[in-house]
Amino acid sequence: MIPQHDLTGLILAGGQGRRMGGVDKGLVPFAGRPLVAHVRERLAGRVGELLVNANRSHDAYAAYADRVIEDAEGGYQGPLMGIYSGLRAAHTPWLLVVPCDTPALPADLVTRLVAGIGDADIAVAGDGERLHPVVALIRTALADDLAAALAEGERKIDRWYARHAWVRVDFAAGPAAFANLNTDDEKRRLERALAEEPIDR
Ligand SMILES: Nc1nc2c(ncn2[C@@H]2O[C@H](COP(=O)(O)OP(=O)(O)OP(=O)(O)O)[C@@H](O)[C@H]2O)c(=O)[nH]1
Repeated sequence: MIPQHDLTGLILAGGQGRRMGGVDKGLVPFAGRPLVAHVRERLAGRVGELLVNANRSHDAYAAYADRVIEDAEGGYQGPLMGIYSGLRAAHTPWLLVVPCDTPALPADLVTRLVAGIGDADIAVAGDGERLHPVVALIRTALADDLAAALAEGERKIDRWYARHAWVRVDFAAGPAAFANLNTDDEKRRLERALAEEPIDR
């Protein structure tokens, strides 16, 4: 079992938020609080250190993190670059990655990923149907391997996972728990749905 002090949490908030008009998605208010605050709640107290990966608004994100880290290489190269930056920045053997735009993540997220990793190097969350590559527990010793993959031009998260011993961990909470918000419309719809049926904190 991976103890809490061997685990670093990483909230990916380094995107451009183009489908929301270029806003910093993690700071967009959702049900009265920034999206990043909801996601943070799933990790706080369950990891040794909590990192937010952001490429702007560092001061605002600092309120939600022990440390804010930038992408190791600029130019908005995608979430795999954010994951790499987290693997490099972490001082622990394990990194647990989540995106900033999934406010309804399962309450047992950390526990179940840790319980499900077994002898693998990567555990990826599934909702019973789809896999969610941006929700994963990853061994930080893979940082050099990911550096090499990025240098070769790899940018697809699941293709990089497939090179390693990885397992899928399905969550009973189902697809709604992994709903990620890309547009204002999606945000409003999920706010309404959660107001009618609150999630278990
Ligand atoms: N570090 C880092 N994270 C990224 C990058 N692009 C996307 N992400 C993160 O990956 C996750 C999923 O990305 P998207 O849903 O496409 O978010 P986005 O890029 O902000 O939004 P769009 O511009 O509308 O695609 C989010 O948590 C983003 O913050 C990037 O270039 N660097």
